[in-house]
Amino acid sequence: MPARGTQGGGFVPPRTLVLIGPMAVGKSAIGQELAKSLALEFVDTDQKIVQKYGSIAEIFAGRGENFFRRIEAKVIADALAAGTHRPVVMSLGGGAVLDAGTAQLLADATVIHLDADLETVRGRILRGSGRPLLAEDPVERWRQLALARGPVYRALADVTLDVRTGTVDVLVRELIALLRQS
Ligand SMILES: Nc1ncnc2c1ncn2[C@@H]1O[C@H](COP(=O)(O)OP(=O)(O)O)[C@@H](O)[C@H]1O
Ligand SMILES: O=C(O)C1=C[C@@H](OP(=O)(O)O)[C@@H](O)[C@H](O)C1
Ligand SMILES: [Mg+2]
Repeated sequence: MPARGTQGGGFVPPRTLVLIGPMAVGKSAIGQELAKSLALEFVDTDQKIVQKYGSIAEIFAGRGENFFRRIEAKVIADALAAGTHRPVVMSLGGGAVLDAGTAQLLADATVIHLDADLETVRGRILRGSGRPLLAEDPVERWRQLALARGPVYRALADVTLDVRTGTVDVLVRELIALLRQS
């Protein structure tokens, strides 16, 4: 096993790498490992929100989804601005790209779309995950949201990674190979 930070083989991305895609496809898990492999800082924007405001379920219940979307857009804008001088790896929440301002800011980043299907995520979302939008009928909700948001993910993507099969480590290696070619 290579030492941490050496698996990228010296690859230095020219721009911040931003992972997008539906809920539970692995944005947070793959983003974290990608950052380690490339020895870059990792920012999970949902984690930043939770650190400041409490759990996402509590925010949705107490302040509503619109409030969550506002702070989400602000956290992402701040993190992208901080990454201007030195690229970072950022994992967004699945609905973040629906914000027009966020979508516009992503033009300055390399956007990685993690593409999966219902079978990939079924077990993960049925286990229950604290995602308020999947609180009721998670499989059907996931299917509807993934379908509705698919065109937005595809339009923003610079690179698409099929995450239907493979461990996180294997997918990170595949992704670095794709990024080198892009
Ligand atoms: N390729 C994978 N193989 C196995 N488990 C995975 C894989 N990618 C993600 N997971 C697991 O699935 C769950 C959801 O992943 P997560 O990274 O939180 O998704 P997202 O951030 O896209 O919602 C986590 O428990 C994570 O460890
Ligand atoms: O798709 C969405 O609207 C959401 C996705 C979640 O993040 P993950 O995609 O990391 O699960 C989280 O931001 C919130 O529950 C809303
Ligand atoms: Mg996540």
